[in-house]
Amino acid sequence: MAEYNRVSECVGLITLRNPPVNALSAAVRQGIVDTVQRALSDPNVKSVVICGQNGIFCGGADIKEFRSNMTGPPLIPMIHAIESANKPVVAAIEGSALGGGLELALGCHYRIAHSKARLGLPEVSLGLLPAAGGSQRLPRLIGVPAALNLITTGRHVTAAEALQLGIVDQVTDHNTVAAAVKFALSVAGRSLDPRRISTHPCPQQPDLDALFEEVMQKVRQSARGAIAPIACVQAVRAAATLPYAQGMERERELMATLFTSGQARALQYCFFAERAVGRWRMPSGARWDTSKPRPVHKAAVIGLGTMGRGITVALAQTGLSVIAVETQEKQLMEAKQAISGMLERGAKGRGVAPALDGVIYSQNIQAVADVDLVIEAVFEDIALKTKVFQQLSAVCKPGTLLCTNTSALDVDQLASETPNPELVVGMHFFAPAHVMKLLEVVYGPRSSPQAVATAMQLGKKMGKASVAVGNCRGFVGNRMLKPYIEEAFFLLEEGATPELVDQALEEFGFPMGVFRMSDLSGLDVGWRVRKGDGLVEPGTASGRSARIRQGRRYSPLGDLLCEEGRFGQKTGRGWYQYDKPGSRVARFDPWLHSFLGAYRAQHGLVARRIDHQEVLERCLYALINEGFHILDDGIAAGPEDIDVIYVSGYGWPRHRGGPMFYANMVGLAKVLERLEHYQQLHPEVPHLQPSSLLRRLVASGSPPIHKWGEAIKKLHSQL
Ligand SMILES: CCCCCCCCCCCCC/C=C/C(=O)SCCNC(=O)CCNC(=O)[C@H](O)C(C)(C)COP(=O)(O)OP(=O)(O)OC[C@H]1O[C@@H](n2cnc3c(N)ncnc32)[C@H](O)[C@@H]1OP(=O)(O)O
Repeated sequence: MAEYNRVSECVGLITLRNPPVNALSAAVRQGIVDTVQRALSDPNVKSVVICGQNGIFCGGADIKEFRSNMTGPPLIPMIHAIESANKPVVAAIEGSALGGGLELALGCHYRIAHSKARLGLPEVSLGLLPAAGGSQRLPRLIGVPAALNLITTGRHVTAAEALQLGIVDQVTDHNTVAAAVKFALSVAGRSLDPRRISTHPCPQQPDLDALFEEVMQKVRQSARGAIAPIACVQAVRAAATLPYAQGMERERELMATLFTSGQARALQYCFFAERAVGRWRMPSGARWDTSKPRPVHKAAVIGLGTMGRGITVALAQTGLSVIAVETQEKQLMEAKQAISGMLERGAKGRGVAPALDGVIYSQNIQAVADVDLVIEAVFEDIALKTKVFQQLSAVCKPGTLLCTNTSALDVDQLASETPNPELVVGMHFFAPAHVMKLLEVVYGPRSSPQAVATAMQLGKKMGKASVAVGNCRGFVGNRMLKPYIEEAFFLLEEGATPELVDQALEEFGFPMGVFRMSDLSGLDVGWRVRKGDGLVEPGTASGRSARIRQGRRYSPLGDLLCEEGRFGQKTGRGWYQYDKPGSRVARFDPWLHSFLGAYRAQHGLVARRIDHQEVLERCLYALINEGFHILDDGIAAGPEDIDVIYVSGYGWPRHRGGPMFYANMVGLAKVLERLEHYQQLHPEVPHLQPSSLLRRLVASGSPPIHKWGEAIKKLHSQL
């Protein structure tokens, strides 16, 4: 897995061979150990170059090996042997040098990178730290502040930034290996002492304590309970304050804690889950690898409200030409200005030219006649959307894919109103659409695999975590959110406060608890939906019967707040109060607390003490339970789909892996037992009734999450 050749007579060229990313598997490590030894013992070899095959240096340690007993030569002595070699070793970096890949390069005496290469120590995003000496060498090479930034965020830097920071010695636009070989020849015979990073002291840094205190505080705040970023700071502190050998010892100790942690398992699960959702499959048997997407060169967006504007920006930023349609002239002008502003800001951030010319604005739907794909983003009204779809069917060239950005309406119903239902899919974006990572691609029974493949590919092009899901009320994300929000309302009725519920959820790792989130997105959104469902009853009826609607427990608390004009941040009042409409800082509101007291008195409810554990169990297990229903119904193909949706679109803390992974970690039997417990206490709440899939999985011995797919198939075939 590492090939050895002698080139230019006296350069030993070592090529890592482990597709697709030349990860440092046991075989690759063994290959490096053997070939380095061979090069060093060959008297004809004056210097050595290490590169990777297929235009990528190395994607780091093999993450798949972390969950098994690791065999083969360990990384640290392997890198140390390279650093202490008596012949210069040059890393030729193309593509990526990440994690252990960059640590290997830092062990080399020189680093030459291609201008398109990207480098980084992303271990923190896998719940780890750069524990092959990276946390000790990088600060010695580029200084403590820059190393802290790279190691605690895991961000990848371009070759140009790497050169500026001093991580690489040279950047080339040409053949990197050839440049590295030439360079290796030029430095043969030079003293290597100054090039051995581990022997350097860290560059002097004034006020080291204050710097670490400040960074630690920042990291704690943004980590939301994740432990790896904190360990990363501690490791860099060891580099800055201890001799190398002791620093390495500290790096090892910190890694030992992280390596076996649940958080590392969760984060590594997320890494693979994000890739697994790209291998989508539909209940019909259609799959990602047998369905060819159509090429999309030109797209259109219909309706330029908040969502339509964001979608236009996201499409234009991928380099597509976009026709943006809005029938009202004033709104079209406003949208044009807003979209141009978003494109300019986005381009500035990425250091590229804004794609302003990529968008053509029109008031006339006829303008979309020759596009390959349309995304409709008009107001959430089935009659209006149906009309737009009928117009589009008449206007567009044959084969144009028609996508709806609905978050709640029935994609099948819309499809049935068009002559070609196989060309219709949902593309459920999240606001702001050009920023949020998540995209639910919603297929109905008649959507063609090609339509799904095209929408999935477009989502990927836009940089979205795209997940294919079946059509049902709320799709996956919002369907699971409903019981979560309802439980939070019930907890308020029983004695909790918005502050208590939010604190429990934020300590769990959500960026915002359910009530702060609801204030941000607007209480009127859910009110409108509940009204549409016939659940909202005006008046002051009291007692238990007033809180049973359509045969199940119902809390009118949200409706009552809306009746008071409290729509959240936008009105300056909601579950909290704000300094003025539009302000973001949520403050305790005495009005709300006396309102809750009066409400409980009116309904004969006696407030009891509710603790964080109950908040978490009732809100999260109700949500998870709905996830099991979704799997049982075949709406999501596997737990990874649900988890990616929750981590990338709903603020579920990544270091907890997603709701289904969390259930797996807690133990399915425990989740079942707690749901049964709460269901007995609240028999009128159907979403606490454990899903039959959860019961069946527990009965079949609670298989680990990677075996659920198999278990579900087996359980379904037994039905
Ligand atoms: C008891 C206590 C003991 C304690 C001590 C134990 C010590 C043991 C450890 C020693 C120290 C280790 C220190 C080093 C750690 C690391 O290096 S961790 C890994 C760090 N690297 C990364 O995080 C990079 C991850 N990969 C990427 O970011 C991207 O894949 C890429 C390299 C930028 C390429 O992107 P792209 O071209 O878009 O391809 P992808 O689709 O993402 O990937 C293609 C397939 O490759 C798989 N893959 C990628 N990287 C790895 C990897 N590092 N290991 C294994 N597999 C990898 C990826 O999953 C894709 O495959 P599929 O999932 O099958 O699609």
